[in-house]
Amino acid sequence: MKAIQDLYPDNLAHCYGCGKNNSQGHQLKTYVEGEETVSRFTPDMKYTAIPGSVYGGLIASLLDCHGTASAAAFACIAEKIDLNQVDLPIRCVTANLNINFKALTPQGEELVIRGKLKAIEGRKISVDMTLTAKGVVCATGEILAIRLKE
Ligand SMILES: CCCCCCCCCC(=O)SCCNC(=O)CCNC(=O)[C@H](O)C(C)(C)COP(=O)(O)OP(=O)(O)OC[C@H]1O[C@@H](n2cnc3c(N)ncnc32)[C@H](O)[C@@H]1OP(=O)(O)O
Repeated sequence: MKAIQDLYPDNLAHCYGCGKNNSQGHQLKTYVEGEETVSRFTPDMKYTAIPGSVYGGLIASLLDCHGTASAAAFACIAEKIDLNQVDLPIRCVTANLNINFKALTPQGEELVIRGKLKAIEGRKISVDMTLTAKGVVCATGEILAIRLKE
């Protein structure tokens, strides 16, 4: 299956965090795995906070884009929309993002971000997220994504 972000139409694929058409961005890729969503990302050394640890703003960016992609995917699944179709028909933006930084995130490691659907209430989609490095939870987050009107 393709990454969720690779299903965004070309004219909506310039997001700094995840747009496939933004050559200077992070180009985060998120996949559906069972009942969860998963992204993997290894930060460049320039994203340094305390030496040896990853800058929190980057972590927020990863959770932001993981969350909106997950929200769109969970909404599609709830409506039995095929995620293999060329363009994703549901678009979500972030209304609220809460992050708890639990531990310093080590540099030089692959970060794994997982999302679980919390709730869908009308156009509001809430997703719980964790970010781990070497199996250690370094951050947790909750996003409220809003489905854009047609
Ligand atoms: C598009 C596809 C490509 C996606 C690219 C990846 C995106 C990557 C993630 C991002 O960085 S997105 C950029 C950051 N986000 C924004 O710039 C969003 C700015 N805010 C808006 O555009 C609007 O406020 C928004 C679309 C979120 C909502 O406006 P609407 O007029 O469509 O909805 P409305 O205000 O009627 O709210 C709908 C529901 O959401 C609730 N809501 C809206 N904003 C909220 C908020 N901030 N906190 C809590 N609830 C909120 C609101 O109370 C209401 O609840 P109820 O349905 O129960 O009445």
